[in-house]
Amino acid sequence: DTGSAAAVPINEVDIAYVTPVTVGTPPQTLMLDLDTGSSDLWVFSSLTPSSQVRGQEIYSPAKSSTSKLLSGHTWSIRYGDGSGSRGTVYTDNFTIGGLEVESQAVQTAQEVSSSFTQEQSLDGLVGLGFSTLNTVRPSSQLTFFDNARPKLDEEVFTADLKYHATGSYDFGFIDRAKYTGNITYTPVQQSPGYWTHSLSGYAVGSGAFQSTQIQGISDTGTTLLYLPTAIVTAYYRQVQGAQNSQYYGGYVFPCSSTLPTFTFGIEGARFTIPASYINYTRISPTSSTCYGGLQSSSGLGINIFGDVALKAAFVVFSGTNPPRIGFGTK
Ligand SMILES: Cc1nn(C)c(C)c1CC(=O)Nc1ccccn1
Repeated sequence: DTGSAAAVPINEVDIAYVTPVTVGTPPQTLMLDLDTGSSDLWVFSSLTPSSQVRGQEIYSPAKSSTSKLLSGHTWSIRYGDGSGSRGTVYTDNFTIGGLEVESQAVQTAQEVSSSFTQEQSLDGLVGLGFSTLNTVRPSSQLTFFDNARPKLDEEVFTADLKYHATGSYDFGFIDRAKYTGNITYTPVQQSPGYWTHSLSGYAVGSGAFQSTQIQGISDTGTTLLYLPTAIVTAYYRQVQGAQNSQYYGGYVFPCSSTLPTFTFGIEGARFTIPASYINYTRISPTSSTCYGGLQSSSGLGINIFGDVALKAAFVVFSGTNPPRIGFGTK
């Protein structure tokens, strides 16, 4: 089997992408954020206090003839940006892009943090990290990908995220129409459960490529690209008026500044992020100061290859043994 679904940016700066999924019988449609940086599938639900729901679609297990309470099981997740949620667990039929998993663990939120409440177009997350990261207790649950694996034509899923446009996620096949040339693969270290791999180096604008191993996680659920301070300062040194603002919590610059491109390496291949992707957003609607899509990872404890980087490539997440990740030019 295979599946294919849209990845729709939820606002005009691609802060996150959501994908239509269906849960239960009859199908309830929700828009969920497919997140390779976590492994919990959780949804706004009929158990979420109405004070914490602001426009999101909710999953009501009581309205599904195929829902089953996973008795005595709970979950609680905290993301690196401080957001989080917790609740109880049902199993139910779950479909993405025509690919169905019966009795998928669907984690129903009983509490969500304010940043999720404020994101009205995001009804929850589908964790596509390794199932070892799942927070359901006393027994941890499998991700949609791990449940779907046995029925997939090929043990892969792919991400084709786009700048200010709708892209796609495919399951079980690699669509040759979505990239040119070959996919370049690199090994994944699946501990502690992220899609952890290395970049082979980087270049700022037309500068010389710096060959240096940079380990991090490819994370579709994180908006920006977080790299070591030395690389980030070298980048913003090329930007007139750029500064690392304590106030805004990162590098800002005049929106009128000319930004260089940023190139990253995967083994011998090179992928260039256009300057427009790094001119991320105005710090407020009327401001002429802009916030960068490339920020320092110091303080995160990990480098994160988020959407700003991933949308510059066609990315293959391969669940083979050993797992690997591939990047193709698009
Ligand atoms: C580790 C980390 N530190 N900081 C500043 C960020 C943004 C992260 C990554 C992160 O939190 N990603 C996330 C958030 C919510 C849902 C899914 N993924």
